[in-house]
Amino acid sequence: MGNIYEYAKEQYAEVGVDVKDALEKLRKISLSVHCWQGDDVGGFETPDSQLSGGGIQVTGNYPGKAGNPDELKKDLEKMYSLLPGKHRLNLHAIYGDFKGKKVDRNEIGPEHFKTWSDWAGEQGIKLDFNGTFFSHPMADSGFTLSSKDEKIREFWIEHAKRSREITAFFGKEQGSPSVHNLWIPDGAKDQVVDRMGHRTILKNSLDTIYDQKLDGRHIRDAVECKLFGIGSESYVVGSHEFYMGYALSREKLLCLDMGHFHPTESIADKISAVYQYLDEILLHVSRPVRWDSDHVVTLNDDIYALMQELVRSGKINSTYIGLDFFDGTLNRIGAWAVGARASLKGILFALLEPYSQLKAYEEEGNNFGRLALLEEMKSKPFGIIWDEYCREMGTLTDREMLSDVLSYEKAELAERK
Ligand SMILES: C[C@H](O)[C@H](O)[C@@H](O)C(=O)CO
Ligand SMILES: [Mn+2]
Repeated sequence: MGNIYEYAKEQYAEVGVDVKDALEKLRKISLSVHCWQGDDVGGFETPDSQLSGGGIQVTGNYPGKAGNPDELKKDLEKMYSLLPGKHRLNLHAIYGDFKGKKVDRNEIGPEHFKTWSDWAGEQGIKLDFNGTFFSHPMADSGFTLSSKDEKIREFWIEHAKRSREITAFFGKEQGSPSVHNLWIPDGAKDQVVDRMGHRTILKNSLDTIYDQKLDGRHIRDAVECKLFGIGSESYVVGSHEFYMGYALSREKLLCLDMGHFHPTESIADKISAVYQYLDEILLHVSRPVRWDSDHVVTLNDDIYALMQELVRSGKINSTYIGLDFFDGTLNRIGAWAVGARASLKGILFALLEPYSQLKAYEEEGNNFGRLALLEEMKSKPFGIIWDEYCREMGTLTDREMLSDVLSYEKAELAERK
């Protein structure tokens, strides 16, 4: 390997790129890996909890999904062992350790997440959190925080407040901020005439939630917009304009999910726009296929563009990079590993770009030089650098990972009902 790696490094050095420096930068980047790929967004409120309601959907029934916190932790440990670097965990409120008791969403507290926090401390993993505003009878009308029914609204406001308290608890325990992301499914299949009414109610509900001041050393608040969902095709209350305005006026993080815009719209181009006004943002790295389908992330053009934009803009370190995909049709640990590794590869590819040279060509008006160098970079020996990085970080190469995941399936997942 030594010689091939040396050759690869020289290939990059020839265009002014220092591979060691790029790997050093990559080592410091943590993805916030979502827990919900492990069980198709079911959660542990009841033994048979399943994702339901509008705005979000999962397909597939591949055997071996995690059915309780212990199984999920085991799968997470396996998945983290396949990722080079140290990464965070993003939990949802439905994943509490409820110990077989019925705990409704307006009753959850840090006590239900203590075993997660202890486990994360042992593993050296930092936690992020999300309130869960779906898969619940109180969300059946299609409206939660923007509902005109005061009882429904109050229920979800209480849930959000408690979710933020759990987030702050994580932040305190881990000694650095935990990100609380808020996504609600609110919207409607068909035309809504009082669009203004629901948005005004949502704004007021959010203001009530964030009125509760929590220590900024422990929590960061993010709000996630969406264009449309299955079952909310005609109207989504928390649209891009709504949350962009909210984040700007209330100093919140804006969460940009790759699947939450028009299919031809890329969030890569939004980075340099929103960073003119915001200090930090949250991303949900996903792969929409024709709709917000949350396919497993692969190293496709959208990922190249997004990561290039983060690196080129100098904002890679102020951006919380969360993952958000869930596919129940394949080995779930493999899905996690492929998606997270593809995201890291995208970042590495961007870090290996001769940006100053490209920028110089651009400023000189040498558009041919810019185009030719961008094309040249696509066939540099990137895979050799990636493999070496995996080895240096004590994990497996892509080739080795495949059989390792299948062995875990045989040894562990096949035993599950
Ligand atoms: C489970 C997540 O909270 C959810 O995917 C949300 O982030 C989203 O993107 C809904 O479409
Ligand atoms: Mn999302």
